[in-house]
Amino acid sequence: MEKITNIDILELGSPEEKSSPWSSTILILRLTSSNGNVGYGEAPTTLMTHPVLESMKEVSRIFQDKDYYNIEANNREYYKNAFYISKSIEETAALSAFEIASWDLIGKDLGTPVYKMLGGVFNDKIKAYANGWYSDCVEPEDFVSKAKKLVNKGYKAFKFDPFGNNYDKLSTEGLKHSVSIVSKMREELGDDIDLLIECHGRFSTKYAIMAGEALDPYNPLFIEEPVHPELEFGLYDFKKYVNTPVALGERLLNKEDFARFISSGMVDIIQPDITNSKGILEGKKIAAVADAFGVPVAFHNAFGPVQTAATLNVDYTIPNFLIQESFEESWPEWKKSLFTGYTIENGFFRLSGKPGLGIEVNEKILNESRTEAMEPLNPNEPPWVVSGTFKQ
Ligand SMILES: O=C(O)C(=O)C[C@H](O)[C@H](O)CO
Ligand SMILES: [Mg+2]
Repeated sequence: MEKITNIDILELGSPEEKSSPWSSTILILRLTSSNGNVGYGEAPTTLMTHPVLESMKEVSRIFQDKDYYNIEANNREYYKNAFYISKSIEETAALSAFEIASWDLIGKDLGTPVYKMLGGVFNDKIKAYANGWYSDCVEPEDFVSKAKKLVNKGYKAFKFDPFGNNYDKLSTEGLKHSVSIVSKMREELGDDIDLLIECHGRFSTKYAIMAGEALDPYNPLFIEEPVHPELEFGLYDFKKYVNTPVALGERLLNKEDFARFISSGMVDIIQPDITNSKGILEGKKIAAVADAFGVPVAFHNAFGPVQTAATLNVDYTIPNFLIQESFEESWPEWKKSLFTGYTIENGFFRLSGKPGLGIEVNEKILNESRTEAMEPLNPNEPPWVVSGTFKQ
């Protein structure tokens, strides 16, 4: 039996760099096996880097010396001890990192990529959509000029939040301005480019409906988190008035959460986050629940390269794959050079096919990027926006 002999929790980042605050730090987990192999996992941040890091220390107490092949048993062991995990994203995020790193170790032991252990290749060209590309964009022309640069690099889908600093409510001016941005994007980029509208769960229901109705004519691929996450019933009203498919899921923590939203018809496209919802195998199960209802999957992916690699390994294997989020174009240099192993070319992801997650770490960059800082808290904009956009 192989077991986990060494556990390293590494906080990386450059909080001083101008990147979207929530992704200015990442948490990398490094597990070392009794046979000397090393597996990597990742846990998300967003103004919770240190709480997640502390939760990872708790998970270490369960996983130390465990047989990492026992994915289900090890996850259940932590679940049984973590009394609040069903409502605690810090705990699910911490556990996700260990589950992902376990799969990396198993693949490296067996000399096979993770996706080959999850059902093999169903999709080997993974269509990406760009997010994070619109920092400092306020006027329609700002969005169009930045998007056109990525169209020239082959991207065919763009997610963006056109709502400035509107929150809870949407002013008449705010509605007009967001429509001007989306209409300009549609006019300038044409009908073959997918526009994905991000609301960041910022609206109360009535205002979300106003936004959704006004943007329907521009045929978005989906509208994401239109209402505050607690306003689940508001989604029923929203869907009565808005045709654009509703997407959500980055803040759901397990397959049961997704089963509730899907079976009640509150969502049209799900966006689970492998690092928020207990890892790779749970991600595969969540996709299966969605598949049972004909609901497509567009995994949320807003943090670092280990998350991207883990997510791609699930994307490869699911029949109901829709599209994959990518922040790679807006990453700071340290994050881009941290790992190699997957490519994103001409708007499509492709894995290396190497064992485990298929990535190799640049130890030099890893060591140079160590930090103990918390993400910056900017009094002028919340940490979840793309920097420089929370303006009117
Ligand atoms: O990528 C997305 O869909 C986002 O909503 C970006 C968020 O700011 C990020 O996920 C916050 O953790
Ligand atoms: Mg989002």
